[in-house]
Amino acid sequence: MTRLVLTRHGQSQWNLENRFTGWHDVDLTEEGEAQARKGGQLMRAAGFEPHFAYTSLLKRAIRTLWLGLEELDRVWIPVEKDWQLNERHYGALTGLNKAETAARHGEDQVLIWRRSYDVPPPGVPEDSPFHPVHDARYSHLDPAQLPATESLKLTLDRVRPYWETTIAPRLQDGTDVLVSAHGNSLRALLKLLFEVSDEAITGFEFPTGNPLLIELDDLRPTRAEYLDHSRARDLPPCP
Ligand SMILES: O=C(O)[C@@H](CO)OP(=O)(O)O
Repeated sequence: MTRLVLTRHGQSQWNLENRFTGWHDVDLTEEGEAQARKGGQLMRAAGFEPHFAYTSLLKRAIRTLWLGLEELDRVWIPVEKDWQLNERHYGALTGLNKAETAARHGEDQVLIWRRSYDVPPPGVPEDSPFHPVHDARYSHLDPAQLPATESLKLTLDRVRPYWETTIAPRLQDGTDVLVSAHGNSLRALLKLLFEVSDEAITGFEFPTGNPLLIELDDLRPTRAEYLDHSRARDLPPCP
Protein backbone atom coordinates (compact mmCIF):
# COMPACT_ATOMS: atom_id res chain seq x y z
CA MET A 1 0.00 0.00 0.00
CA THR A 2 1.29 3.47 -0.85
CA ARG A 3 -0.09 6.75 0.43
CA LEU A 4 -0.72 9.87 -1.60
CA VAL A 5 -1.85 13.19 -0.17
CA LEU A 6 -3.44 15.76 -2.44
CA THR A 7 -3.73 19.17 -0.82
CA ARG A 8 -5.25 22.31 -2.28
CA HIS A 9 -3.43 25.48 -1.22
CA GLY A 10 -4.73 27.35 1.82
CA GLN A 11 -7.06 30.32 1.35
CA SER A 12 -5.52 32.91 -0.99
CA GLN A 13 -6.07 36.66 -1.08
CA TRP A 14 -8.18 36.27 -4.23
CA ASN A 15 -10.21 33.39 -2.71
CA LEU A 16 -11.02 35.88 0.05
CA GLU A 17 -11.88 38.62 -2.46
CA ASN A 18 -13.92 36.15 -4.58
CA ARG A 19 -11.87 36.84 -7.74
CA PHE A 20 -11.11 34.47 -10.63
CA THR A 21 -7.46 33.56 -10.04
CA GLY A 22 -6.13 30.87 -12.39
CA TRP A 23 -2.42 31.43 -13.13
CA HIS A 24 -2.19 34.77 -11.27
CA ASP A 25 0.42 34.36 -8.55
CA VAL A 26 -1.50 35.56 -5.51
CA ASP A 27 -0.28 34.79 -1.97
CA LEU A 28 -1.94 33.08 1.00
CA THR A 29 -3.93 35.03 3.57
CA GLU A 30 -3.16 34.59 7.28
CA GLU A 31 -6.12 32.20 7.38
CA GLY A 32 -4.62 30.30 4.43
CA GLU A 33 -1.28 29.99 6.24
CA ALA A 34 -3.08 28.67 9.33
CA GLN A 35 -4.94 26.12 7.18
CA ALA A 36 -1.66 25.00 5.61
CA ARG A 37 -0.01 24.57 9.03
CA LYS A 38 -3.02 22.70 10.38
CA GLY A 39 -2.91 20.46 7.30
CA GLY A 40 0.71 19.62 8.13
CA GLN A 41 -0.20 18.81 11.74
CA LEU A 42 -3.02 16.55 10.56
CA MET A 43 -0.71 14.72 8.14
CA ARG A 44 1.73 14.23 11.00
CA ALA A 45 -1.05 12.92 13.29
CA ALA A 46 -2.03 10.48 10.51
CA GLY A 47 1.55 9.17 10.43
CA PHE A 48 2.02 10.33 6.84
CA GLU A 49 5.74 10.42 5.97
CA PRO A 50 6.14 11.50 2.34
CA HIS A 51 9.50 10.96 0.67
CA PHE A 52 8.80 13.20 -2.33
CA ALA A 53 6.63 16.26 -3.01
CA TYR A 54 5.26 17.92 -6.13
CA THR A 55 3.79 21.37 -6.53
CA SER A 56 2.99 24.04 -9.12
CA LEU A 57 4.89 27.22 -10.03
CA LEU A 58 2.44 29.35 -8.00
CA LYS A 59 3.34 30.61 -4.54
CA ARG A 60 0.02 29.78 -2.85
CA ALA A 61 0.65 26.07 -3.51
CA ILE A 62 4.43 26.27 -2.93
CA ARG A 63 4.04 28.03 0.43
CA THR A 64 1.25 25.64 1.47
CA LEU A 65 3.69 22.81 0.79
CA TRP A 66 6.50 24.51 2.75
CA LEU A 67 4.27 25.16 5.77
CA GLY A 68 3.00 21.58 5.69
CA LEU A 69 6.53 20.16 5.42
CA GLU A 70 7.64 22.32 8.35
CA GLU A 71 4.90 20.84 10.51
CA LEU A 72 5.88 17.36 9.31
CA ASP A 73 9.56 18.16 10.05
CA ARG A 74 10.35 16.96 6.53
CA VAL A 75 11.59 20.10 4.77
CA TRP A 76 14.50 17.91 3.60
CA ILE A 77 12.52 15.84 1.11
CA PRO A 78 12.97 16.53 -2.61
CA VAL A 79 10.38 18.88 -4.11
CA GLU A 80 9.65 19.20 -7.81
CA LYS A 81 7.76 22.22 -9.13
CA ASP A 82 6.08 22.12 -12.50
CA TRP A 83 3.69 24.35 -14.47
CA GLN A 84 1.62 21.28 -15.34
CA LEU A 85 0.26 21.31 -11.76
CA ASN A 86 -0.81 24.99 -12.04
CA GLU A 87 -4.42 26.02 -11.56
CA ARG A 88 -6.43 26.02 -14.79
CA HIS A 89 -5.88 29.31 -16.66
CA TYR A 90 -8.95 31.50 -16.26
CA GLY A 91 -8.39 33.48 -19.47
CA ALA A 92 -10.07 36.88 -19.76
CA LEU A 93 -11.90 36.31 -16.44
CA THR A 94 -8.62 36.46 -14.46
CA GLY A 95 -8.84 39.12 -11.77
CA LEU A 96 -12.59 39.76 -12.12
CA ASN A 97 -14.89 39.43 -9.12
CA LYS A 98 -17.04 36.28 -9.45
CA ALA A 99 -20.25 37.89 -8.12
CA GLU A 100 -19.88 40.99 -10.33
CA THR A 101 -19.22 38.78 -13.36
CA ALA A 102 -22.38 36.76 -12.58
CA ALA A 103 -24.37 40.00 -12.29
CA ARG A 104 -23.03 41.14 -15.70
CA HIS A 105 -23.15 37.89 -17.71
CA GLY A 106 -25.75 35.89 -15.74
CA GLU A 107 -25.34 33.07 -13.20
CA ASP A 108 -25.83 30.40 -15.88
CA GLN A 109 -23.02 31.69 -18.11
CA VAL A 110 -20.64 31.99 -15.16
CA LEU A 111 -21.51 28.46 -14.04
CA ILE A 112 -20.62 27.22 -17.54
CA TRP A 113 -17.27 29.03 -17.38
CA ARG A 114 -16.58 27.78 -13.85
CA ARG A 115 -17.87 24.24 -13.88
CA SER A 116 -18.51 22.93 -17.39
CA TYR A 117 -16.03 20.22 -18.30
CA ASP A 118 -14.90 21.47 -21.69
CA VAL A 119 -16.03 25.09 -22.25
CA PRO A 120 -13.10 27.45 -21.61
CA PRO A 121 -13.72 31.12 -20.73
CA PRO A 122 -12.72 33.68 -23.42
CA GLY A 123 -8.94 33.82 -23.90
CA VAL A 124 -6.75 36.54 -22.45
CA PRO A 125 -5.17 38.73 -25.18
CA GLU A 126 -1.44 38.27 -25.69
CA ASP A 127 -0.72 41.89 -24.70
CA SER A 128 -2.42 41.42 -21.30
CA PRO A 129 -0.14 41.18 -18.23
CA PHE A 130 -2.14 38.02 -17.37
CA HIS A 131 -0.86 36.21 -20.50
CA PRO A 132 1.81 33.69 -19.38
CA VAL A 133 4.06 34.62 -22.29
CA HIS A 134 5.20 37.67 -20.23
CA ASP A 135 6.09 35.62 -17.15
CA ALA A 136 9.73 34.60 -16.62
CA ARG A 137 8.78 31.37 -14.86
CA TYR A 138 7.47 29.99 -18.17
CA SER A 139 10.35 31.23 -20.35
CA HIS A 140 11.76 27.67 -20.66
CA LEU A 141 8.57 26.56 -22.42
CA ASP A 142 7.62 26.82 -26.08
CA PRO A 143 5.26 29.86 -26.20
CA ALA A 144 2.87 27.72 -28.27
CA GLN A 145 2.39 25.52 -25.17
CA LEU A 146 1.25 28.44 -23.03
CA PRO A 147 -2.52 28.71 -22.64
CA ALA A 148 -4.54 31.93 -23.01
CA THR A 149 -7.45 30.11 -21.28
CA GLU A 150 -8.28 26.56 -20.16
CA SER A 151 -11.30 24.40 -19.45
CA LEU A 152 -11.04 21.53 -16.96
CA LYS A 153 -10.56 19.22 -19.96
CA LEU A 154 -7.58 21.26 -21.22
CA THR A 155 -6.18 21.32 -17.68
CA LEU A 156 -6.45 17.53 -17.52
CA ASP A 157 -4.69 17.30 -20.89
CA ARG A 158 -1.51 18.74 -19.31
CA VAL A 159 -1.93 17.23 -15.82
CA ARG A 160 -2.28 13.70 -17.24
CA PRO A 161 1.21 13.42 -18.83
CA TYR A 162 2.79 14.78 -15.64
CA TRP A 163 0.90 12.22 -13.58
CA GLU A 164 1.78 9.38 -15.93
CA THR A 165 5.46 10.16 -16.46
CA THR A 166 6.42 11.66 -13.10
CA ILE A 167 4.10 11.13 -10.11
CA ALA A 168 2.63 7.68 -10.83
CA PRO A 169 6.02 5.95 -11.36
CA ARG A 170 7.20 7.36 -8.01
CA LEU A 171 4.16 5.84 -6.26
CA GLN A 172 4.68 2.57 -8.11
CA ASP A 173 8.18 2.46 -6.61
CA GLY A 174 6.47 2.38 -3.21
CA THR A 175 7.21 6.02 -2.34
CA ASP A 176 4.64 8.00 -0.35
CA VAL A 177 4.02 11.30 -2.14
CA LEU A 178 2.60 14.72 -1.26
CA VAL A 179 1.10 16.94 -3.97
CA SER A 180 0.24 20.58 -3.20
CA ALA A 181 -1.74 22.15 -6.02
CA HIS A 182 -5.03 23.79 -6.97
CA GLY A 183 -8.80 23.22 -7.14
CA ASN A 184 -8.82 22.31 -10.83
CA SER A 185 -5.44 20.60 -11.28
CA LEU A 186 -6.42 18.40 -8.31
CA ARG A 187 -9.87 17.81 -9.81
CA ALA A 188 -8.04 16.51 -12.87
CA LEU A 189 -6.01 14.10 -10.69
CA LEU A 190 -9.17 13.02 -8.84
CA LYS A 191 -10.83 12.29 -12.20
CA LEU A 192 -7.90 10.14 -13.31
CA LEU A 193 -7.50 8.25 -10.05
CA PHE A 194 -11.19 7.62 -9.29
CA GLU A 195 -12.28 7.27 -12.94
CA VAL A 196 -14.92 9.98 -12.54
CA SER A 197 -17.09 10.81 -15.58
CA ASP A 198 -16.85 14.15 -17.42
CA GLU A 199 -20.32 15.08 -16.11
CA ALA A 200 -19.71 14.16 -12.45
CA ILE A 201 -16.20 15.54 -11.93
CA THR A 202 -17.11 19.22 -11.72
CA GLY A 203 -19.37 18.46 -8.72
CA PHE A 204 -16.33 17.71 -6.54
CA GLU A 205 -14.77 20.62 -4.64
CA PHE A 206 -11.43 20.54 -2.82
CA PRO A 207 -11.58 22.62 0.40
CA THR A 208 -8.59 24.95 0.82
CA GLY A 209 -5.69 23.61 2.88
CA ASN A 210 -7.39 20.32 3.76
CA PRO A 211 -5.18 17.30 2.92
CA LEU A 212 -6.91 14.44 1.13
CA LEU A 213 -5.18 11.20 2.15
CA ILE A 214 -5.56 8.42 -0.43
CA GLU A 215 -4.42 4.83 0.09
CA LEU A 216 -3.44 3.12 -3.13
CA ASP A 217 -3.02 -0.45 -4.17
CA ASP A 218 -0.98 -0.36 -7.40
CA LEU A 219 -2.34 3.13 -8.21
CA ARG A 220 -5.93 2.07 -7.48
CA PRO A 221 -7.51 4.03 -4.60
CA THR A 222 -8.75 1.75 -1.82
CA ARG A 223 -9.57 4.43 0.78
CA ALA A 224 -9.72 8.23 0.83
CA GLU A 225 -10.29 10.71 3.61
CA TYR A 226 -10.05 14.47 4.15
CA LEU A 227 -7.91 14.87 7.25
CA ASP A 228 -9.77 17.96 8.52
CA HIS A 229 -13.12 16.25 9.06
CA SER A 230 -14.84 19.50 9.99
CA ARG A 231 -14.22 20.85 6.46
CA ALA A 232 -14.51 17.60 4.47
CA ARG A 233 -16.43 17.49 1.17
CA ASP A 234 -17.94 14.62 -0.80
CA LEU A 235 -15.58 12.21 -2.53
CA PRO A 236 -16.17 9.83 -5.41
CA PRO A 237 -16.38 6.12 -4.52
CA CYS A 238 -13.20 4.08 -4.92
CA PRO A 239 -13.29 2.47 -8.39
O1 LIG B 1 -10.41 31.23 -9.27
C1 LIG B 1 -9.85 30.13 -9.48
O2 LIG B 1 -8.75 30.02 -10.01
C2 LIG B 1 -10.57 28.84 -9.08
C3 LIG B 1 -10.11 28.32 -7.76
O3 LIG B 1 -10.22 29.27 -6.72
O4 LIG B 1 -11.94 29.13 -9.00
P1 LIG B 1 -13.14 28.15 -9.36
O5 LIG B 1 -13.78 27.81 -8.05
O6 LIG B 1 -14.06 29.01 -10.21
O7 LIG B 1 -12.62 26.97 -10.09
